[in-house]
Amino acid sequence: MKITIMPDEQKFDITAAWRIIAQIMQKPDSVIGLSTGQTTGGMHRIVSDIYKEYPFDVSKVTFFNVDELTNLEREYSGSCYTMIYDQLVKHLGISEDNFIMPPTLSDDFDREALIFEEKLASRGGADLQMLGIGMNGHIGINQPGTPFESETWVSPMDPDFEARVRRETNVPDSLELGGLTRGIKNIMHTRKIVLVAKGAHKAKIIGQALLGPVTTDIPASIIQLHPNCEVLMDAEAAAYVKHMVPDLEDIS
Ligand SMILES: N[C@@H]1[C@@H](O)[C@H](O)[C@@H](COP(=O)(O)O)O[C@@H]1O
Repeated sequence: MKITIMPDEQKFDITAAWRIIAQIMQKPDSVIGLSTGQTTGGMHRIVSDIYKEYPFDVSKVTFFNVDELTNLEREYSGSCYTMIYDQLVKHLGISEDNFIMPPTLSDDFDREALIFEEKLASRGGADLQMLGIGMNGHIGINQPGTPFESETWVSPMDPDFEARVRRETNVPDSLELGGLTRGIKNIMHTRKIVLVAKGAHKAKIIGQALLGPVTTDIPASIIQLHPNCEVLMDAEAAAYVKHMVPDLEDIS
């Protein structure tokens, strides 16, 4: 595992943005998984800005998001589709065909999960996953306790995250929200994972995920077993890891 620590948020965002751009330049028909949230918005906007200034070939790249909320209109500002579209996809002029997302509304999400996976497989599978981490160690929407063999499914949501979504979108409590997420097994089958974390509030959980045991109690801990994984943090998020491993350079 490669560990990269950037001194501040701006350098973190730029470095993460370049992980996406470099992937496209090295393999123009890459299939790239993104994550929504506070951590990733900045990097998406930087990719868009760089593209505007110095356009590169994005005609063959496919983007998808690791998860999507269910039972919301796709046009809600909080849906993953809308966030990724507004932050990145529309600025790069990615065609509808090359932006693969499960629907937010369906009467059969098991079938939608299969269709989503089949579409990714038909493009050769995911090359890169830019992966966030939740405060309880979740990846995608896979909560603590999710089996490592889980495959793309509708997961219950972390209560804090669900409360945030409801606040931001005014979804009434009567409407059951869920999260369609790539399973941990699917995420682990991605050729390269870049786990991103920024801010002091992520320091403890990222430390537990990287230095503690590999356990379903902390879903992100599974990335310790991925053969091609980088953890990219800002200095604040890295504080606990640095405290535990002062001469940290590279954890393998
Ligand atoms: N479904 C998303 C995840 O994909 C994301 O990784 C996580 C972290 O979000 P943030 O960066 O806002 O902390 O939030 C949500 O749960």
